[in-house]
Amino acid sequence: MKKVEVVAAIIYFENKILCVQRAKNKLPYISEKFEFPGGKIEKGETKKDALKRELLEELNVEANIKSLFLTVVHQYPDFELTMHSFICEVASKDITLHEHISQEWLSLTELRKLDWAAADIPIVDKLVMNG
Ligand SMILES: Nc1nc2c([nH]c(=O)n2[C@@H]2O[C@H](COP(=O)(O)OP(=O)(O)OP(=O)(O)O)[C@@H](O)[C@H]2O)c(=O)[nH]1
Repeated sequence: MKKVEVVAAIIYFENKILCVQRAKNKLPYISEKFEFPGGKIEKGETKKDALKRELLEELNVEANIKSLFLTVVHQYPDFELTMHSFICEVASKDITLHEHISQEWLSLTELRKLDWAAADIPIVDKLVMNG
């Protein structure tokens, strides 16, 4: 089974978290799902380097990456995903979506209302539980 390793950012501004929606995709289980911005780690990059690069590419934002929050291993029908999520902060809500089709800034109590990619559910659950 194909293995994919990604980094993802839980970006806080004040008490809100940035949630972004993927575009339509041939894989129905990720198509138009909400996720945390990020992407694949390239050769020679550290996880934090990869996340900084992805956030610039996807959102045109410089984030302060604070700490590893949770690593999730999720088996999708077509690949096994390992996703490392990091707590990050930004100085303003001023972002530009280059790949995603919508954004929401939500408080912890609102996070569960979105249709998340399945691999993100353990991250959302831990965020909500930690309060
Ligand atoms: N960045 C990110 N990817 C996630 C999350 N949840 C989740 O299942 N994924 C999956 O992780 C995989 C890799 O993410 P990606 O953003 O690099 O995927 P991509 O296919 O657009 O990248 P590519 O164009 O380089 O192939 C995708 O299949 C994506 O659906 C998440 O919260 N953030």
